[in-house]
Amino acid sequence: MAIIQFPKDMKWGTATASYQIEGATNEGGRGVSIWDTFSKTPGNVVNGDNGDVACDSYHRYEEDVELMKDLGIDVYRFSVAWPRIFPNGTGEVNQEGLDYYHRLVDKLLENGIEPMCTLYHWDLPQALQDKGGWANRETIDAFVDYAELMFKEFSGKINKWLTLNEPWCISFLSNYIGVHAPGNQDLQLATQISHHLLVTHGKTVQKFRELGVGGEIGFAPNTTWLEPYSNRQEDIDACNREIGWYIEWFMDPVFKGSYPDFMVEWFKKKGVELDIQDGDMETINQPVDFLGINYYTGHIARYKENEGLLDWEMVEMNYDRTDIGWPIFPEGFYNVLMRVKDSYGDIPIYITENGSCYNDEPENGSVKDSGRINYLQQHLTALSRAIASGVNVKGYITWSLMDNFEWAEGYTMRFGIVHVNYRTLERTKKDSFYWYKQTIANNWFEN
Ligand SMILES: CCOCCOc1ccc(-c2cn(C[C@@H]3NC[C@@H](O)[C@H]3O)nn2)cc1
Repeated sequence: MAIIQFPKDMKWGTATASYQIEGATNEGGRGVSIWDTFSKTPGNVVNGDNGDVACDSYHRYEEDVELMKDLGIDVYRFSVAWPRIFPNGTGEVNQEGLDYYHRLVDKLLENGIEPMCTLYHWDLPQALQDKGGWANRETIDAFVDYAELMFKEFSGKINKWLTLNEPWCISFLSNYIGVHAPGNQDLQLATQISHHLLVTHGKTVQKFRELGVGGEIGFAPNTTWLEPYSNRQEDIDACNREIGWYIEWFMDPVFKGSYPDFMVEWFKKKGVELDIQDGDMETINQPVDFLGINYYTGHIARYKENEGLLDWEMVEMNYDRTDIGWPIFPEGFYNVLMRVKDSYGDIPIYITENGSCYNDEPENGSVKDSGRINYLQQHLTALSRAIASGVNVKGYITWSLMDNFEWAEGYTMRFGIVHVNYRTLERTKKDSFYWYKQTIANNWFEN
């Protein structure tokens, strides 16, 4: 057994997102989002699930903050539903929407919990999608106007901001693979959207600096790791293409001011022509105060000609998998963090999402989710190794506080350390809640 110890100033937290937990989609003046539309289109979400009720956190946020208080977290990462603030994406501001987030933030602050606000976690106002959504450059300025309002409105209350959650999911998963809203399957469209998202991020950071409202700002790319099946260069290159698609495609423009050449060339071979306007790359390349890293899983992979977009295939190595089928691959977490450190230097990092899907149900009032505890132990051990290797990690925020709407999987996949009964909305602390609470209190755990 070993004691895994964390730095004395380590911050611990939990994460959620508006569409996944709030419910009340027709209340408080909220406008329609693309996930309302997508989830209510037959075939898009398992069991036809949608976010109309979800965890009902719009009404139960005080109970949720009590759970966080009991947990002893330092920071709570949540997202704001843009359609609650601008029901039509632009124009008239919905005061009821602002009021809801003031209630939530005030409750957090009263309980000594720091709010970390994600401005965009996928619930684009449908009215903007009707005008092209992220494919339309006008959406960039609409977002900056929304962000400006939020910066001014919550100045002094919120001091940690994230512009975008998982731009790879917003662009490629949602517009090329097509399993998330709005469900396009067009590589050119998706790649151009990824560029518009990066310009959006840069313009928002510029606005944040210009306003001088105080606090810090970053963004939260999702990451993955592919370990080459052999030391053949073709296997190494194939793995680097997939990693590059998640990491370098989004982090190089922000930290280096240019796209990775090897990915630009690959996309060009696939017929993609990016429309980059004068000044775009300089706009994207704004210094950020911290980087969010989301990590869940990785694979062993090898080159396979004409396989998928990037010519690789997964090699089945009989890894244990979580209930959503993702391999448990903590070494990938370490490797991602070392890759980021080696590529981008000493940028302060918050792990803004890391967690696992286990669908254990309550029995006699408790939920024995030993799989989730094991996942947390393995990944926090990998995180501790990365910190010992010099990665500048400031905090760890687990996904998720509670079971919630897991996008195309609906309510069938549970990522929470708190169980939610979707019929009664009763919350039940899982064994992992108590394990995480003790780890936070100690700032160490025994592996
Ligand atoms: C047919 C091919 O299908 C490919 C599916 O490909 C993916 C990739 C990645 C994901 C994914 C889901 N999550 C968890 C969320 N992160 C943000 C938060 O809202 C969590 O709910 N992270 N990545 C899903 C699907």
